[in-house]
Amino acid sequence: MSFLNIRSLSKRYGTVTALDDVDLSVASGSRTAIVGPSGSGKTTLLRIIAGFDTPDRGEVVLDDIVLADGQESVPAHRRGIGVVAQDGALFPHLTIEQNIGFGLDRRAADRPVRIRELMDMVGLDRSMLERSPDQLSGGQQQRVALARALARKPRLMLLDEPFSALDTGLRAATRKAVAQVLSDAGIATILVTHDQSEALSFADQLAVMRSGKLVQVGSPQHVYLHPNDVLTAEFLGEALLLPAQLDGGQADCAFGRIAVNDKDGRGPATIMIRPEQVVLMTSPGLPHSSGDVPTVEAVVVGLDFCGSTSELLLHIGGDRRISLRQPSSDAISVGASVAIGMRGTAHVLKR
Ligand SMILES: Nc1ncnc2c1ncn2[C@@H]1O[C@H](COP(=O)(O)OP(=O)(O)OP(=O)(O)O)[C@@H](O)[C@H]1O
Repeated sequence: MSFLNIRSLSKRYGTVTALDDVDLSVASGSRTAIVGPSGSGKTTLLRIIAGFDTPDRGEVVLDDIVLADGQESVPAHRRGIGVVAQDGALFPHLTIEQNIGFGLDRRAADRPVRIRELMDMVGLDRSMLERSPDQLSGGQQQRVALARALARKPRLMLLDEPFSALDTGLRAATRKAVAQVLSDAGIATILVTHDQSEALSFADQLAVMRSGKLVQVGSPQHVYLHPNDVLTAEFLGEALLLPAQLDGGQADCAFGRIAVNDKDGRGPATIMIRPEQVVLMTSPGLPHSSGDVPTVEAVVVGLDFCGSTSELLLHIGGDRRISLRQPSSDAISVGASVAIGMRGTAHVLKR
């Protein structure tokens, strides 16, 4: 049973359609990540759920209560929804204690205890209570913002790019800590992010937006391996897109005859292989199979070294060339003969 239901949500700003008939369901206690290019409508969707903006059409229903239906709208502060924004939006003139306690009843006897519990919950040292936000690191400030949002015991948490100002190491650590806190508290969460790997690792439901529409919703694994279209395939990570001839569960392509996930399709199609499915061998003698993986011969005709990985351009015969990212190796240089094969099943993109 869904906890949050968004139905046929639409929003225009002048001539711009920010949301176009969006449907989304979020299960109780689950984590949804919304990804999409800049301007695709992610923040607009979050703002309407939070109650900072109203939809032109459609409805937002939380726990069977209609929060917005195009005419009526429950004010943001009465929705029981927590929001953590990109910059944390802490009050600079208040201490950490005052920031976290902002939403708590000032007369409540257990206020100081509650603030300290929230500090513990998000992994902040209590010695920081009297500091001001500018005396904390970016990651610590985001934890304060989370503690402040948690203080009101929200039913739903909205995270709008809350980690984007943090550097890579801190970003991953803060994301994991935040995910753990929210999951322990059983709070359903929606994260908006530009970072595909962040979305894939954070969420149990991934929603891809483009031009105001939700173009695909599913588990991160499913959407990553079975994207509906080329744009989603490329948006979520490196994708090898190849022309192929389908033949009932098999396909003839640059990799030879391989298994595909379309049992019935026949004729020309575009298939997608993720680079991690590719097996590349550099050993002389070129075996024509590696274990169960059939291989074809290729010559490296281009190489762009990028550190741990390299972008290879391979010539496979005739005029066929593919470009492929692989772990960097001393054994691979321009002119080298290699053999390539594919593990698993290639995904047939919808026509
Ligand atoms: N208040 C506004 N007035 C006019 N146009 C707006 C307003 N808010 C958003 N838009 C437009 O609506 C579209 C969707 O914007 P939105 O901020 O939701 O996208 P986004 O996916 O969150 O983008 P980003 O990833 O860059 O933050 C954009 O074309 C944007 O310019």
